[in-house]
Amino acid sequence: MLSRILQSINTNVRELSGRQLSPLSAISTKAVSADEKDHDPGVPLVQECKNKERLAEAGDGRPRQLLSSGGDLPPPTKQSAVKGAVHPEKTVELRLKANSVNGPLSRSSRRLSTTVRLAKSNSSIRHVEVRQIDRKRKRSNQPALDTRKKLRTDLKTQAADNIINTWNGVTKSSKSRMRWCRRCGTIETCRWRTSPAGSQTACNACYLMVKGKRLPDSEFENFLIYPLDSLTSSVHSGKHVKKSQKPNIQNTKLLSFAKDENKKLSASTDENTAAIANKKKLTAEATAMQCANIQCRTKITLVWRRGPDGVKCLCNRCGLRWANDRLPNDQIVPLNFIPDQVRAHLSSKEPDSSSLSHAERSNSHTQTQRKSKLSYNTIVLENEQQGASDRKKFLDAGIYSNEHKVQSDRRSSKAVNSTKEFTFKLPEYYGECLLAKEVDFRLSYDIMEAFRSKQIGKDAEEYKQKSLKPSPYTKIRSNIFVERKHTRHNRKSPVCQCTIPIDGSHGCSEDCLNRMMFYECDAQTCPCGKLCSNQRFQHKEEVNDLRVFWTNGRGWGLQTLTDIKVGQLITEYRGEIISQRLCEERLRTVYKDTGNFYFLDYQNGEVIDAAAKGSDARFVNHSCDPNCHIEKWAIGGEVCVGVFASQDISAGSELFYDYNYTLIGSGVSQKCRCESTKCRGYMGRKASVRDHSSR
Ligand SMILES: C[S@@+](CC[C@H](N)C(=O)[O-])C[C@H]1O[C@@H](n2cnc3c(N)ncnc32)[C@H](O)[C@@H]1O
Repeated sequence: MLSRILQSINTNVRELSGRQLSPLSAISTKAVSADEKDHDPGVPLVQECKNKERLAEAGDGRPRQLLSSGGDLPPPTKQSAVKGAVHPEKTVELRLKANSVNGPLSRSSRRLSTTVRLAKSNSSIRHVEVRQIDRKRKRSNQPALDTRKKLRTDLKTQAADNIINTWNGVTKSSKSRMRWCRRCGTIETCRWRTSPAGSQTACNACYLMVKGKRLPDSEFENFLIYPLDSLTSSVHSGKHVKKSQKPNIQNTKLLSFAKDENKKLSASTDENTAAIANKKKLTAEATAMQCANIQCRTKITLVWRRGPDGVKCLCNRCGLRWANDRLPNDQIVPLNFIPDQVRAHLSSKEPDSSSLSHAERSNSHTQTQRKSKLSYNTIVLENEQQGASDRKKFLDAGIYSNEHKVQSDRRSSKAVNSTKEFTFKLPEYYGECLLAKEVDFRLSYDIMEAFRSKQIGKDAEEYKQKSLKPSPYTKIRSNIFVERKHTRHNRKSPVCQCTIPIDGSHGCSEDCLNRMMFYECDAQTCPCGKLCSNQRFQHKEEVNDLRVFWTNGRGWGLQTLTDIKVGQLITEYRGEIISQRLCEERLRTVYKDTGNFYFLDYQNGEVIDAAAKGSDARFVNHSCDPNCHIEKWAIGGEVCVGVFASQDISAGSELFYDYNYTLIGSGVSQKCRCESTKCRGYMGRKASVRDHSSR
C-alpha cells in the first residue's frame, strides 16, 4: 500500500506541467488528491494553498512546526479538519529524504527532515499531516523560528513601533547574531564581509570601497549600533540588491530611531566625536571636489575615480571613459591645479555641464576629443600685436617653439583676422597639459604672462607634493616569473674555499671566490656557515631608510635618508620576469601611452618589468653622472639584480644609476634631466644624429 502511495506521489509530481517542485510540494500535492472533492477542480491545487498558518490549526490541535518551504499545501477545510483527526492505529509515518526529488535545494532545506503522516480510513486517505523538523535546531534545542530571520521579515514588513519593541525584546545573543553593515546600516547584501569592526560587519559594497582605498578604515570606527536597512538614500548603487529586497518605506520611523540612537552612542566618547569630525571633514572635502575633465566638472558622482596621475579626480562616468581610452589625457586637468586667473576665465566660458542632459554631455565629450586632437599644444592670443612682439621673449623663456600658423575660420568670426595660433612647448608637463585643454578658450595676455612666469609649473609642483602619490603598484619580496618557473632551487651555488676568520668576524669577504665571480654563497654549503657575508640578497641586507619623492623634472625619484657606504647593496630591483617578446608586446599595448618605463635587463634575453609589481628600486632615476650602479648576482640558477652604491652617498641624496645599457625603453631616447655637468642630453642609448636634428 505504502509503495502504491509513493508511486502515485511520484506520478503526480511528473504530471505537474514542468514545474520544478520541492519534495515537499510533491508530497502535499498527492495528499490533496484524497480530498479532491473539497476543492474546486478548476483551480490548480498548488495555487490554492496560500495560508500555511491554517495547517497548524488543523489536525489534532497540537502545536506544529510549519513547512518553511513549499507552500503548496492545500488549506484543510473545516470538514477535513474534523474528519482528519489522526487515528493512532491507522497512522503510517513516512520519513522522506529531502533530496528524494531532483531539483536545486537550499542548504537549509537539505538539513530538514520531513515526516508525512497518512491517516487511512475506508481505503482512502482521510488526513495528511506533513511535519518538517529542522534537525539542527532540534539538536540545539533552539526556538522553532529563527529569530534573526523573523526580525529581518519584521524589519521589512511590520510597523516601526513593533519593530523597535521586537528589537528591544530580543535576547542579547539573538542581537549578536543579527547582521547589518556598521557603515551604511544595510541588512541586505550579497555577501557579508569582515570590517575593522569585526567579522561579518560590513556589506559587500562598503568592504570593497575600504579595500580599494576609496574609503578610509576609520569609516567603520564610528559604527552603527542599529541596523538601518537600506531604506533611505543608500550609499551604494544598490545594483546588487534584488528588487524584492528594495527598501520598505514603512521603516522610516525605525530608521530615525536607530539613527538617533546611533548618534547618541557615537557622541558618548571622545574618540567617536573625533571620528565624527573626521567624517564631516571628509564629506566636506568630497563635496568640494570637482571632476577633472574640463568638459564635465561635475561635483556630484557616485564614486570618484582615478585619473592619469593615479589620484581620484574624475567622476564615475569620466573615470570609466578614461579607463576605456575614451577620454584623452589632455582633457583632464584637476581643478585645484589651475591658477585662479585661469579658473576665473574658464568659469565665464565653460558651460555648466552638470546642468546638461545625458545626451548633451556625451555630445560635448565627443566634441572636445575632436578639438583636442585638432589643436593640441596651441594657444590663441587675443592681442596679436602684443603676442607677436613678445614672442621672442617667450621663446627665450622656453615656452614657444618656432612654428606658428595663421588662424583659420573655424574659430569665432569675431577674432578670425586678428588672431594667430602659436604652437609652443612648455617646460612643465602640467603646463603643457593645461594649455592643451584651454585651447578653445580665449586666453588673455595676462594669463599668458602667468604661464610665462611658470606659475603653472609652481602650482603643479605644489599639487604633486600635496596630493599626488606615485601611481599604485604592488610591492613584492621576490621576482615573479610570468612565463616560466624559476630554477633557483634546482641548482646549487658553487662552494667557496673560505675559512671562518679566527677573530670571529664575518667570512667570505673580498677574497671569496664566489664573491669575485658575482655568485652568492649557499647557506647550506658555505664553509663559513652563519658567518658568511656573501648572502646579501638572500638575507635582504638592503638599506631601509629610503624615500620616494617628487623630483625636478624626472617624475618620482628615490633618495636615501641615511649615509651609504661604497659597494653597499641599496635595494634589489624586483619585478615580473618576462621574455623580450612579452616586453615588446606590453610596450605596444599596456604601456603604449606611458612616459615612464620600468624595464631592466635580466638574463638570457629576459627582462624585469617593475611597472605593476616591483620594489622601491623602480624609482631610481637615470643620471649621466650616477652615484649607483647595477650588479647582477647569481643565486642558484637565477640572478638577482641590485642597485649598489658606486661611492659613499650622504643622507638626503637622490640615487641614480646610468640607464645607458641596462634600461630598455620605448626604443626612442628620452630627454635627460639629470642636471649633472656631464649630462649627455638623452637617456638610454645615445641619440642618433637624426634624433638630434629632429628636435
Ligand atoms: C624606472 S623609471 C624611474 C621612476 C620614474 N621617475 C617615476 O616617476 O616613476 C624611469 C623613468 O623615469 C623618467 N626618468 C628617469 N631618469 C630621468 C632623467 N634623468 N631625466 C628625465 N626623466 C627621467 C623617465 O620617464 C623614465 O622612463
